[in-house]
Amino acid sequence: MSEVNRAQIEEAVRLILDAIGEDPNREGLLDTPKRVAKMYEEVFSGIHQDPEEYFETVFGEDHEELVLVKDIPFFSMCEHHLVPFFGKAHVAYIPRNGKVTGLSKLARAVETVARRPQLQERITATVADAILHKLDPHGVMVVVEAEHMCMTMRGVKKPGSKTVTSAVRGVFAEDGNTRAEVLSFIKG
Ligand SMILES: Nc1nc2c(ncn2[C@@H]2O[C@H](COP(=O)(O)OP(=O)(O)OP(=O)(O)O)[C@@H](O)[C@H]2O)c(=O)[nH]1
Ligand SMILES: [Zn+2]
Repeated sequence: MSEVNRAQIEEAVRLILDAIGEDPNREGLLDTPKRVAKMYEEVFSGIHQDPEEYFETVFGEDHEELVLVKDIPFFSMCEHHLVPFFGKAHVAYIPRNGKVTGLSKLARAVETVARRPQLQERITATVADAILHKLDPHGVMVVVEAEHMCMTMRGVKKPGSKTVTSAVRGVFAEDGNTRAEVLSFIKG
């Protein structure tokens, strides 16, 4: 069940439209509060979801080598301005004790965590820690690159600038060569 109060969002959007000097009752804006409420329900659907649940899916596969899913597209909303930031996430881990998860689960975790009012750093760390906690791998590394609309369409106005964040755990934190291997695959 959705935890989003659509009626409350609709009321708030009507207030905002009024506050910016618009007429919420003009034809083009009549359904806007409803549309925004529906959109918020979708883009914030990750608030009450736990990314760790995806990693209940494990295959007892004896693979203790690198697994990397790269170029996972994501869209999120910056918690400071509630405007989008979006880009790609790259998720790598080295399984331990046969705990190999489904590849799609790595992308699902990114999507769930992105669908909240967010900071890029928090998306990066939350995905890494969910994997670390549930799969207990030799290591996990998450790299996120994104463009923030709050830095492009307003404020400092630097279109094209990209923010890169990483979270490294376990062997990736300890060993520069292992980290470099992942970075070369991400670039390649
Ligand atoms: N660390 C971090 N900062 C972010 C993220 N998204 C947006 N920001 C920054 O949050 C900051 C908010 O700064 P404030 O000074 O409180 O707000 P502001 O006056 O709107 O700031 P400007 O964007 O500089 O105009 C800005 O520097 C944004 O670039 C993010 O994911 N991570
Ligand atoms: Zn912002």
